Amino acid sequence: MYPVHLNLTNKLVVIAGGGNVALRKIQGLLKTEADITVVSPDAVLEIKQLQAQNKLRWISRKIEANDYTEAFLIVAATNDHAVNAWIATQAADKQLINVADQPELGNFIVPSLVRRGRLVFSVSTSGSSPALTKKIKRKLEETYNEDYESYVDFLYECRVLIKKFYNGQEKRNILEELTNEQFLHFKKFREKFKTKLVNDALKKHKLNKESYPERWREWPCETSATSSFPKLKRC
Ligand SMILES: C[C@@]1(CC(=O)O)c2cc3[nH]c(cc4nc(cc5[nH]c(cc(n2)[C@H]1CCC(=O)O)[C@@](C)(CC(=O)O)[C@@H]5CCC(=O)O)C(CC(=O)O)=C4CCC(=O)O)c(CCC(=O)O)c3CC(=O)O
Ligand SMILES: NC(=O)C1=CN([C@@H]2O[C@H](COP(=O)(O)OP(=O)(O)OC[C@H]3O[C@@H](n4cnc5c(N)ncnc54)[C@H](O)[C@@H]3O)[C@@H](O)[C@H]2O)C=CC1
Repeated sequence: MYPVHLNLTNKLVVIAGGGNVALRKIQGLLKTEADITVVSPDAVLEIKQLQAQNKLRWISRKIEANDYTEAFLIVAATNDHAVNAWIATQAADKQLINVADQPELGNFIVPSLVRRGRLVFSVSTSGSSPALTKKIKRKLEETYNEDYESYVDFLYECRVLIKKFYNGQEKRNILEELTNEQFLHFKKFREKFKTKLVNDALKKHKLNKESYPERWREWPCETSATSSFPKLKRC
């Protein structure tokens, strides 16, 4: 298995089946910008509500092969094992297909996800125990709280600057320092660090604040560009 994070923006996704398993896959897919079609004679209330909210298209009948010829990704989640197996035989080699009850007939399986903004944990037991997968997910949710969301955003913003204005050992040192847990817990350290990065970049490249890209201008800049990075002890 080769884990990847797919960008499904505007991609056609077809789900056969409208039960709770289909619903769970749909809930994951709704976090993307995929174009979702559900084909199933019946569907659980939540799927009907999503259709009413225009979040997906529900076609109320049995699945047919031409429902998914154009699909980028297919989920076979009916309660009929023969139908799920047949869907897999009709899919083209280049299509992504998940078979919920017979994973070996498809070409991908769905992991359990913990999202903290840009930080994403993807858990799988390669089909051995979805129950264990769920348990590990709960542990990760407890260990990595919501603070990680803004922390990883901060890391991203710093990284954009660092990649542009620093290199070599200095660059590596700064990137390493950013993983210090005090940045996770204390937001004031983040602001100080960003300020220092901006000021040093301005100085280094002889730029003034006005010639700086718009989105960096709002960062608080110290008047003195000579102050050093906040000194932090390693955790
Ligand atoms: C192979 C895979 C294919 C795929 O679906 O992609 C698959 C297959 C099967 N699941 C079955 C059962 C259960 N699945 C869950 C839950 C989840 N299953 C998910 C993924 C996967 N399930 C893929 C492998 C993931 C991995 O590698 O670990 C999760 C992670 C993601 C999601 O579905 O969105 C989601 C966690 C949601 C969360 O994050 O909370 C629970 C628990 C519950 O429902 O509470 C049970 C009952 C307990 C148990 O059986 O362990 C059965 C037997 C069906 C039957 O008995 O009829 C099969 C078929 C088989 O094993 O052959
Ligand atoms: N991968 C996973 O995470 C899990 C997979 N499963 C498997 O997933 C499958 C679905 O489970 P549930 O959602 O609980 O079943 P369910 O019985 O609640 O729903 C099945 C749905 O399939 C639809 N359906 C039946 N025949 C169809 C056809 N020919 N074309 C289109 N739709 C059709 C039904 O109308 C219904 O909406 C089962 O095979 C089950 O063994 C079960 C638990 C977890």
